[in-house]
Amino acid sequence: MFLFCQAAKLTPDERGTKLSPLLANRWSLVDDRDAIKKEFIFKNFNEAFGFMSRVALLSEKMDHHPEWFNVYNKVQVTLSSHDVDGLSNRDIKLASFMDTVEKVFLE
Ligand SMILES: C[C@H](O)[C@H](O)[C@H]1CNC2=NC(N)=NC(=O)C2=N1
Repeated sequence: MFLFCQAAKLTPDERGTKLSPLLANRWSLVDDRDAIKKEFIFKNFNEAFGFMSRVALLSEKMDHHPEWFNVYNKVQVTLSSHDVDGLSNRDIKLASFMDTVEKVFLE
């Protein structure tokens, strides 16, 4: 069974070391499930879609996909790993990448 899992759920230790920096950068825990969310605001639709395009390329490489909602300059993102029914290292990696890409557009 574990052969099919790409990664395990984050341990309590990992939540302290890897999740905390994200929570300090506008990510927050979702109320009713083990997931994180963040709202990104850009200057316009072009920048929002540019952000989504860059994230989409990594998502495909990782085979790990965000749940997201876009209207004009706003992108609301939720991350979790469906195969482990919660947060894994893949969510940490994707969230960190989103924060890096966000900075490019905020410059
Ligand atoms: C079959 C396919 O590999 C899986 O459904 C992948 C695709 N993208 C995914 N995305 C996310 N967020 N969680 C997953 O568990 C996941 N699994």
